[in-house]
Amino acid sequence: MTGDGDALLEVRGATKRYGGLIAVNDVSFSVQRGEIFGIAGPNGAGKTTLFDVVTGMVRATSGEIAFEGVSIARSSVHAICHRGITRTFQKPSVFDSETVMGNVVVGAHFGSGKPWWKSLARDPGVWDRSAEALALVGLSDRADERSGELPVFDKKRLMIASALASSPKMLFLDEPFGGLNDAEIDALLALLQRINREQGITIVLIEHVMRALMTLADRVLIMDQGRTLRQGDPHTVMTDPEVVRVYLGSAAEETASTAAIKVAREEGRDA
Ligand SMILES: Nc1ncnc2c1ncn2[C@@H]1O[C@H](COP(=O)(O)OP(=O)(O)OP(=O)(O)O)[C@@H](O)[C@H]1O
Repeated sequence: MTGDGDALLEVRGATKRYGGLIAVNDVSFSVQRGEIFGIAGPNGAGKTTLFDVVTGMVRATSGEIAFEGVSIARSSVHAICHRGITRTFQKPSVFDSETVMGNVVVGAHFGSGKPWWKSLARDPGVWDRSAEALALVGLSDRADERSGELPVFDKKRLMIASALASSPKMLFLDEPFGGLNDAEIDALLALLQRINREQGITIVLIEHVMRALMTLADRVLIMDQGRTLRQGDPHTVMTDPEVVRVYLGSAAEETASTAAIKVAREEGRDA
């Protein structure tokens, strides 16, 4: 595939049809190693379907997807995970009856690329990676608790720990900030920045929480009705009149500019 030679992930003309509906329509983007890439857009725009296509959960109707220069468009979820792409889901999805540590061990095993009896019995790395991932997200002291009893924020952190335990190069996060309060949003912002900067993990996230998107993303892609509406620098894109009209609505225009101004102030520059 021709295109951006330095890209970790390159998606060209990704299209997913469900019967007559085109959920993802000719979407192209690339993500550089070490980048945080945000995806936003109104409900039903095709964001999660785009995640499903890239992570191998559904097969693209057409288009090309390359990770580290190798086509993954027809690879299985397992194969894509073993190459280094892991994801979390919009709804906190953990094995409720399993312990917190048990959930992370499943993630670590999934990323090991070995049969479960080999990775669990003979690979001490599985346990080490699980403990490290739990420590990173701040859940070490809850390792023996039943996952189903965790509050939403802890379930979300657990999903991230499970994903990290597979030693990904690239993490796909589907609305990680949804349903969190302000303090939890701050804590998750700090955690994702650490994962990106200290662990060197490239992040792609779908996000509706504007403050989180504007703080984290190096670049954003805005989708509408399956298509790319705009793509580029978050401050420019999120204050684009067409994006405001289609996605944010006039009531939210102020919120977007306020968030842009706040982030710009924190960074010591003009919005
Ligand atoms: N398995 C499926 N079968 C048929 N249609 C589907 C399927 N999955 C998604 N769609 C449709 O594809 C379109 C895009 O859905 P998708 O969930 O990707 O949007 P989204 O941008 O993630 O929305 P939200 O922000 O609400 O999560 C919607 O019209 C949806 O109903």
